[in-house]
Parts: sequence; C-alpha cells; structure tokens
Amino acid sequence: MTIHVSRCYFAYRRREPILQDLTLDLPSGCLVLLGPNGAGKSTLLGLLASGLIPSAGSVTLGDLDTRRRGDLRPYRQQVGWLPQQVAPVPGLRVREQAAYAGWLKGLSRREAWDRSLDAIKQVGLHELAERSAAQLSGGQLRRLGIAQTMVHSARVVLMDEPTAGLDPTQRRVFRGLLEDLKNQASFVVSTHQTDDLEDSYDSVILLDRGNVLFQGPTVSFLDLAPHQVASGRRAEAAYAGLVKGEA
Ligand SMILES: Nc1ncnc2c1ncn2[C@@H]1O[C@H](COP(=O)(O)OP(=O)(O)OP(=O)(O)O)[C@@H](O)[C@H]1O
Repeated sequence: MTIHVSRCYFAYRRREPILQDLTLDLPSGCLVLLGPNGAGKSTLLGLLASGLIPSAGSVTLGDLDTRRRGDLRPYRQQVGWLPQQVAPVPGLRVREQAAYAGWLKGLSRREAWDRSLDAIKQVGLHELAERSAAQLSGGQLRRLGIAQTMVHSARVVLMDEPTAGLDPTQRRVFRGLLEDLKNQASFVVSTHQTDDLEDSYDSVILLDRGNVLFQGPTVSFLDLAPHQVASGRRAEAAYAGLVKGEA
C-alpha cells in the first residue's frame, strides 16, 4: 500500500499555487524525486508527510486522508519523515532519541525503548547508543533520523535531500543503508544527485514548476538519454533533456 495524490492544489499563503491538479500514485520500492531548485519537491514531500495540507484534492494512504484531522495521527504512524537537517534533541542520547521518536508516534514508552535498539542497529549506530545525540556528525544524525522512522515501523519513509553535504564515504553508507532497508519500507527520496540512480532507485519522478515531467521506472528514465551517452552519464543527460524539453 502506498500514498496516492489525487488532483491536489497547494499554495503558500497568498502566493501563486505551487502544485495544481497534481495526481500521482507513488509506487512501492525506492523512488527518487528529481527537479530543479524551486520545482516543488519539498512542497510535495511536505504534502506526503501531512505537514502541509492540500487546499483541494487529497493525499491518502489506504483509507487515511490527510485532510481529515482524525486520520492524521494514524497516517503519521505509517509515514516517516527525514528532514534535511535532523536536529539532536538536547540532553538525549542516541538510543533515547530513537525511542523518543517512537513514543511521539504513539508507541508505549516500553515498546519504543525495546524497538529503539533494533532501529539503531539497522542504521549502524548501536555502538554509539550511549553517546549524546548532539555529538553525532551530520551523516550520523541522518542515520539516526532514519532509525527514528524504523522505531515505529513506518511503511513509507520520506527523505528530503538526505545526502546533501555528505562526503562520498557517507553517501556510500547512505546508499548501502537504503539497499538494506528496501524490503522493510518504501522510500521517497528528493535529491539533486543523479549519479547513483540506476543502483539505488526503482523509479523516478521528475518535477519542474510543479508539473510532473516524468514518472516511471528508472530504466525507462535512463532510456531517454541519447544512445551515445555513456552509462554513468545517462541519468544526467535524461534529466537535462526533459528539463529543457529536448528528450
Ligand atoms: N514556506 C514557504 N513560503 C512561501 N513560498 C515557499 C515556501 N516554501 C517554498 N516556497 C516556494 O515554493 C516553490 C517550490 O519550493 P520547494 O522548496 O518546494 O522546491 P524544491 O524543488 O524543493 O527546491 P530545492 O531543490 O531548491 O530545495 C518555490 O518557488 C519556493 O520559493
């Protein structure tokens, strides 16, 4: 089961609409959300996370609809959110912060604490369980953010530019993590990095000025690149062709 976006409109207060009549069925698996600066990726993720509510249309997961107040809590239990900056909670250690996130999502204190160990193990942070979360590096904090979504067994995890600012080693760690967690949840990842598309993602959505320029399997996206383009450059070429309308 994944998220359906149906005929959505969204505008920030008294501004031009960012998304108009947007309809998307997010497939399960790993999906990458691409698009130039200002395309509307974070806005779409905000709607999927239920932090933003469409002024018309709907965002649904099964029979849960983010426009119904009573549905928000169960919706958010199933949809995890990893913002660009994961903030350490002052005074909490790594495992405590993971457990705290689970408790905020409605788990009992006991259940959240029990599950937190597995979650930090899954992201390779168990050896740092007792360290203050404030002492983690940027890459480790993002892994903690993923662990927070694992504690409450989110079915869909949304990530906004999770590898921005990470060094190549940390980016590789992140890619490995995504690979390991793929069978536990679906992932929607917004990024500007196209070099690892083929290995990491099953499908692609390309947004530009709120419009979907492409939605489909990664292989079909790469096929849009001119034939002479070498394999490592195909995603970049397909992207450039679509954004300029040349593909
Ligand atoms: N809080 C806000 N208030 C008003 N306008 C906003 C707000 N957040 C974003 N916007 C506007 O909405 C449009 C889409 O922004 P959004 O952040 O969703 O794009 P993006 O694709 O995530 O961009 P980037 O790749 O630069 O992060 C932009 O024109 C932006 O200026």
